Amino acid sequence: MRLAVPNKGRLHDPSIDLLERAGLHLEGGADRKLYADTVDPDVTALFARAADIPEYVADGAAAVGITGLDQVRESGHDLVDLLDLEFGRCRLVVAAPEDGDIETVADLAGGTVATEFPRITRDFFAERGVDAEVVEVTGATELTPHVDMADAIVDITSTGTTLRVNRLAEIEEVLASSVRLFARPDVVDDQKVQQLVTAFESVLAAEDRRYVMLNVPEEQLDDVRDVLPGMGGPTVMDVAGSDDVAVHAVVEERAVFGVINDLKEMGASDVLVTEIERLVE
Ligand SMILES: Nc1ncnc2c1ncn2[C@@H]1O[C@H](COP(=O)(O)OP(=O)(O)OP(=O)(O)O)[C@@H](O)[C@H]1O
Ligand SMILES: O=P(O)(O)OC[C@H]1O[C@H](OP(=O)(O)OP(=O)(O)O)[C@H](O)[C@@H]1O
Ligand SMILES: [Mg+2]
Repeated sequence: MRLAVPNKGRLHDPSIDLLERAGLHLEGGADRKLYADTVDPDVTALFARAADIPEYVADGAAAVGITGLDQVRESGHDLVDLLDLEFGRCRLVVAAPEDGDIETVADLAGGTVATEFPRITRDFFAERGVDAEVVEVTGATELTPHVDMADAIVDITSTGTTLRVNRLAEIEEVLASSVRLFARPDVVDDQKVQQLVTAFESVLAAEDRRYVMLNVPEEQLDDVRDVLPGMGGPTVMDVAGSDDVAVHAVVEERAVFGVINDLKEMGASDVLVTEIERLVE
């Protein structure tokens, strides 16, 4: 099975990092290559531009692909969104000069909108019943309202810095995007595709959890169980030659601070908190 992966740009490194953490190590690295084998003889990574990945998947060059939702929507291909990989978060927005007359989408009737996303933009204005001309550009979209090429733009924003620097104000959100694992509808139930989903899910599930280990007097165990509900409860083991027991549990990262304080009050000692690489639920 071929998995299409962004070959460069901002989505490349986090995608490779995810493959590595999922245990799908690339053989011989990912630099400047078209293909790379993985530790799974049935999975090959194919490197392509983020914008081309929907086409590669739809055409059958790859069964599944990693790219932004914005790219899939813009391609118009009917792909199945299997899993939100939780990076590349951004928003496509309509924006216009801060000090101009365009304050709502309706103000763009009869106007011009520049974008790298003509399909999404046309669909958006059509749905609103606003007749605006869409001009396709391939970069530096933010410049176009300042050189009378367009009245507004539809472009990606994340921190908002680029819009601000170019004195543009957001008018409305068109699409919230993040990077997803996409598949052609006919391969969704394939065992290998499902294994890939499980592997990526295990990385995401591990990211916001910690493994907590501690020793505590046995008579405190009921109280400890109350603060460590964990996944199916903590694991409890005897500690040789001691009245203490060892307790291991998986805890939500944002709860760790509070849990440790509670455990200390219950007489816990030797508390260890470690990251988890993968967690298959
Ligand atoms: N500022 C951003 N923050 C988060 N995600 C972004 C941002 N800009 C783009 N993305 C996501 O990354 C995808 C790829 O972006 P883009 O096509 O601009 O490639 P790039 O990585 O910037 O490389 P290049 O523009 O040099 O080809 C976008 O489709 C979008 O999903
Ligand atoms: O809200 P911000 O955090 O400023 O991010 C938004 C900018 O990020 C992307 O550009 P990128 O950095 O990928 O440069 P590019 O135009 O060369 O693709 C996008 O095209 C915006 O211009
Ligand atoms: Mg870019």
